[in-house]
Amino acid sequence: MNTSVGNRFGTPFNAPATTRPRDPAAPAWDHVAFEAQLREQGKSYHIHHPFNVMLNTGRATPEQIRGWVANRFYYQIAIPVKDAAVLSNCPDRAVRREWIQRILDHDGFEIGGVKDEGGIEAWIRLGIAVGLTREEITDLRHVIPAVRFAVDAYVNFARHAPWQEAVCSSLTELFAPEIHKQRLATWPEHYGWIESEGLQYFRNRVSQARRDVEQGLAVTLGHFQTRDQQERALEILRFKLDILWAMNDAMAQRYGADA
Ligand SMILES: O=C(O)c1cc(C(=O)O)c2c(n1)C(=O)C(=O)c1cc(C(=O)O)[nH]c1-2
Repeated sequence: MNTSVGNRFGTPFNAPATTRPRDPAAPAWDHVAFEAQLREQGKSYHIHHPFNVMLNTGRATPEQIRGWVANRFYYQIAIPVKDAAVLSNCPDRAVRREWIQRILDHDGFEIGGVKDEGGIEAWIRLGIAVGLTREEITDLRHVIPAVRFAVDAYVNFARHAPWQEAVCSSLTELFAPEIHKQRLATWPEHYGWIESEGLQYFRNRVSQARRDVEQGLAVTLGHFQTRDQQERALEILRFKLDILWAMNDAMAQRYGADA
């Protein structure tokens, strides 16, 4: 795999993909060690960002919570577009059969009398529960430019990178059940003014993210085989972690963070 030309966003400019030296003779990690390396990146997850820490320890004002929900909505609507990009680049029918579930999870569906409103609608309900109107969420008026750029970088990466790399970039979900559980554990205690029903999105995601991770990990462990490729996978995961971190930086700058 040639990672010396092209940056980590999959666009063709001649910057090195990484500044970290790589040892070409280093042996590949076995799956257990490689997965451990991927999980190790969780130390940079946005669960540790001061803005998130503020939100999940009860120190956020209603305005800060509303700002977060309104901005994260842009991520929520980008996810199924990103997943459609993965599908469009993937020639493997077996993978597509599973991956398509992610689009249904977020967009919802009505098939043969079975109906699911989907994650985007659940997120709007969260927004309404925290005091936003449906219109001000969906017209994106609160979305900060830097949040938009960060999220767009994720979608663009999925459009232009090999589909296995896009799959790898979804692996921040390894760490997502913990952050959803954290919200479910702390928000009712600290923010009693938010109706419990508004938190349904987080309840749904705990199991959905676990299932996503199983699939994403299987593809990643199978595809990135040499040590060089495995290092590339770590780089992709760090790129995605940076996207989430940058979103939080932008929100902290706009709404303030007390930590
Ligand atoms: O609330 C969060 O902190 C958080 C983080 C992430 C993530 O780690 O990318 C996702 C989600 N939530 C989420 O709800 C979700 O559906 C989701 C899909 C993906 C992805 O990359 O395909 N990440 C995430």
